[in-house]
Amino acid sequence: MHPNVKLFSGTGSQYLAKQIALRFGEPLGKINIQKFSDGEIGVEYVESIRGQFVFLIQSTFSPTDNLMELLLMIDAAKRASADKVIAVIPYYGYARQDRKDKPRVAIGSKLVANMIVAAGADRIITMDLHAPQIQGYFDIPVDHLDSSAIYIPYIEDLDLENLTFAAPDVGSANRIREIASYFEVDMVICDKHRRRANEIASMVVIGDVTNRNIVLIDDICDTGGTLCKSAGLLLEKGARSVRAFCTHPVLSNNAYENIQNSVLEELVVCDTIPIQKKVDKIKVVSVADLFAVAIRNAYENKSINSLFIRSKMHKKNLAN
Ligand SMILES: Nc1ncnc2c1ncn2[C@@H]1O[C@H](COP(=O)(O)O)[C@@H](O)[C@H]1O
Ligand SMILES: O=P(O)(O)OC[C@H]1O[C@H](OP(=O)(O)OP(=O)(O)O)[C@H](O)[C@@H]1O
Ligand SMILES: [Mg+2]
Ligand SMILES: [Mg+2]
Repeated sequence: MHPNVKLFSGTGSQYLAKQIALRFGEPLGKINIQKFSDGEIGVEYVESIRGQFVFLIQSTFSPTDNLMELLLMIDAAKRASADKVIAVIPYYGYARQDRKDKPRVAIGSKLVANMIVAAGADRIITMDLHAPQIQGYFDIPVDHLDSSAIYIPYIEDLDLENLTFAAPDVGSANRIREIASYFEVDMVICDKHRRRANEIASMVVIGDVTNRNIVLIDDICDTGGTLCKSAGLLLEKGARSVRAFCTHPVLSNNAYENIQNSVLEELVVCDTIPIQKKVDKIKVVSVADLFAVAIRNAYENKSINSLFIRSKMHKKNLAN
């Protein structure tokens, strides 16, 4: 059905990759990925990929073996004469090291981009990078997908009165601006300050939340500290309810318990990283359709503009 296209999955993204392949309409290609006795990784394509468009699906969450696997898969594909190698990275790890915010630190996200390009990738397809400017760390095309296309219908179905969007930190302020404008509702921002990694030194709410049903939007939920703290604060300031939509469920340490015991009504996350535990408050929505379309459009050399909220806004304006 798609001549010259092969999809392969790394071990970190197998479930999602199967769903993407199903929607794309091609089975996953065969690849052997093995761990040697000393912990090093080896990859080997079990079928020919000569002259093919090869899509390699792998989120690069911790452990770094996931990244190493992806690098080896790219290198092996190049050496096996693939025509184009496209790294499909639903969650791009190391993104929070996005700038030199103190002396003598690395810019990890630039380093990782250098490694992926040096390995031989021709294009990247990813979603909700921690900072959109990370696209510029790659000197190859980046299709940067936006998960709002997935959770907008979910929020529409909730049909909340007094709906207000909230950014749990300044990094999410731009994320919520377009969504609030799509729903034609207000937005508020929490100003979060960190002195040390994984700790929140202070947070204040900017804007009125009295009697509002709040939807928090964030890119990553790691320890859950940012979402739990902002939800508590918003309720304290008079919000009626608080729920959260967050793309990447990193969910380290006691995050599952923190979310379950928080004041959040629910946390809706995407399947860019596999969930480790089932808890009532955490719901998962799939990005598989969106990635399948992005892969098809990359292969057919078509625009991915229709996948974005601005395209939904355009349609809505035409309807009015
Ligand atoms: N993977 C990480 N987990 C926690 N904290 C991280 C990680 N990578 C980098 N960091 C820290 O985040 C700050 C930047 O935080 P901002 O709120 O964006 O200023 C950086 O200094 C790292 O220490
Ligand atoms: O679940 P947690 O452990 O709290 O971590 C997740 C939060 O950390 C990151 O923000 P960051 O602190 O980098 O701020 P920024 O978005 O303003 O850059 C990320 O965007 C989340 O908001
Ligand atoms: Mg940050
Ligand atoms: Mg943030």
